[in-house]
Amino acid sequence: MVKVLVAGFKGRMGNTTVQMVLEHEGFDLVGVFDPMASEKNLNENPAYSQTDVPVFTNLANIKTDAEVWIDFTRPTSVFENTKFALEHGISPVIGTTGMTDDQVKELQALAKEKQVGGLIAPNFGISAVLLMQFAKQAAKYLPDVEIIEMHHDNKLDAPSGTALNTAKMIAEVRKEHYQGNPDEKETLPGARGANYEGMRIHAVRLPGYVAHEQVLFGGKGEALTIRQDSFDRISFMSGVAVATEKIRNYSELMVGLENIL
Ligand SMILES: NC(=O)c1ccc[n+]([C@@H]2O[C@H](COP(=O)([O-])OP(=O)(O)OC[C@H]3O[C@@H](n4cnc5c(N)ncnc54)[C@H](O)[C@@H]3O)[C@@H](O)[C@H]2O)c1
Ligand SMILES: O=C(O)C1=N[C@H](C(=O)O)CCC1
Repeated sequence: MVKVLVAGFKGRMGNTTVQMVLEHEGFDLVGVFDPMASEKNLNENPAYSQTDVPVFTNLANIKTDAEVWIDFTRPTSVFENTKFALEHGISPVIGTTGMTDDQVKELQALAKEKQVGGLIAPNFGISAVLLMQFAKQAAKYLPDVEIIEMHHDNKLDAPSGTALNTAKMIAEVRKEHYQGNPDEKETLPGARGANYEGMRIHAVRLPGYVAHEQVLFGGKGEALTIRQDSFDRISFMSGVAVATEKIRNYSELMVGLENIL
């Protein structure tokens, strides 16, 4: 049994993850963490009345024998949480988006020093992992590309981790270049979206949406659109489960679910 702690358990993803961990026969939920919690044990929640799991509300007070730390928290807390996990020999499985490249590099160095395996996955959905792979492949032949990501209107970071990661993967095979008319002027600032090495990224926030992305490629007289949709947060759970099962077999901190599939 893999002993698991879920950080951010009061949130949308954390709550879905707790259910997945409890239902999974190979996982043992040994702790949950969220500063917003008022209960001391998960069994105080009527939905989990038979489940004896300690609730932590402060990072400094966490005492646990967890082997895997699943994190769906906030862009402002994920770095400290991941550092805590690595320093305590707990393998982090990180879904929280919004870390800077420098933060990721620092955590990768720490994981190497401690010889602890971990994964940061901007998206645990297989449709999104495939979209990123296909987009990288397509960009070799169609280098003019724009990304549109669409999410629910409670999302804190923009662009989404998935959109930024898509752009980074495309940038590995595409020479940086300007797209659009060199004389174009934004008559409304921001109209052309964010700019990653010449690729434009547009972030849509609307109620009713969960997580969706389109990558649009344009060529002479033709176009290609690749799209993925997560209609439900259950779409991320098989990826989280695979990472939780496998991550202790590694001794480095990787970025992208594809590294362990
Ligand atoms: N990688 C993926 O596949 C994937 C999928 C969905 C969401 N996400 C990301 O997961 C994160 C959470 O999304 P959400 O919709 O569940 O958000 P949410 O706001 O519903 O939940 C976040 C929870 O984290 C808690 N929290 C805040 N600070 C904390 C801390 N220091 N330690 C522990 N918990 C803390 C909050 O109280 C809240 O309950 C976001 O960054 C989102 O982009 C990633
Ligand atoms: O709901 C969110 O927030 C999501 N965030 C991730 C991102 O930023 O890419 C993945 C999809 C859901």
